[in-house]
Amino acid sequence: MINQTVQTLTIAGTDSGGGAGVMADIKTMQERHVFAAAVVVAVTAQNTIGVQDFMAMPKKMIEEQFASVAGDLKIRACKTGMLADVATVEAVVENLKKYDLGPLTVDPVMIAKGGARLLSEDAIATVRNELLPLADLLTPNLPEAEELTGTKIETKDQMTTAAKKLQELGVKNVIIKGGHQTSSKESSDFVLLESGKSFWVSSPRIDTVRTHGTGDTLSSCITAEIAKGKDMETAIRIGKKYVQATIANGIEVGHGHGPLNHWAKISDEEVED
Ligand SMILES: Nc1ncnc2c1ncn2[C@@H]1O[C@H](COP(=O)(O)OP(=O)(O)OP(=O)(O)O)[C@@H](O)[C@H]1O
Ligand SMILES: Cc1ncc(CO)c(N)n1
Repeated sequence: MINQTVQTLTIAGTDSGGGAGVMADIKTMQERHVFAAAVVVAVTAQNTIGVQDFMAMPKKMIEEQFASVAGDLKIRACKTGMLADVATVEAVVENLKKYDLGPLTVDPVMIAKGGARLLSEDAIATVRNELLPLADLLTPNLPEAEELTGTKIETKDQMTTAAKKLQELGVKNVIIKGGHQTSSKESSDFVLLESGKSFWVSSPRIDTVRTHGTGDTLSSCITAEIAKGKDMETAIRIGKKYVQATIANGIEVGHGHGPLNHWAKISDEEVED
């Protein structure tokens, strides 16, 4: 009876300030009642004010963490976050191909809220060409979708066109997050599923600076729900509802872009079209 508990994995960078990256992922997965494991591919010296420094893990250490996790746990779904540079993306791709870690969510983290680069510019092509074809779900924000498609995205129509372009790059399902569209009263994300079905998930935009780790929280909540066996659409709807609750029920930590309230509760039954 080993490995019966639903287990998930985050492959990402740490945030010493506790609000984003591996820390946000684990808090989210824990709150969504799945077991969370972590392959740490980078360490950041970071807080709510910004990213002061970061260092990518050596390839050998990344490989060893994957081997340790895969050699013992039964991972039902996994996600990637900050991947730092070309060598790190390549190491992650190699290991994702080597082990069965369940459906993969790729959060193509590029730039932190304070402006620090978390993925080197030359690694964007590696993500696009090598990682995206492995993804069951891709969760870019607007600037990330722009980088990956090479197009400007300012309107809702441009979001739908970009989602199609991203699917053409090999990802099965896409959610383009509209969190950066600050002029809009709603925070609306566009979803394009493998089946061709598309829809918007929207919630009232909350006027707050406490939005550190929103993307990590959304993608790790969706990953947790997929691990539990939820279909992609339901998992995405729960993710959107959870991230909204974590922003709406703010906590007071730090002096800058504060972290979310991962204790926030939602009722899964309320998730509907
Ligand atoms: N102020 C806000 N009010 C309500 N929802 C928001 C707000 N900001 C972001 N969201 C939602 O949070 C989720 C993450 O979107 P966002 O575009 O902020 O991701 P991100 O830039 O990758 O985040 P981060 O880099 O901080 O992890 C989306 O569902 C988005 O609609
Ligand atoms: C380590 C890390 N991953 C992701 C993000 C983006 O939220 C961040 N700020 N830091």
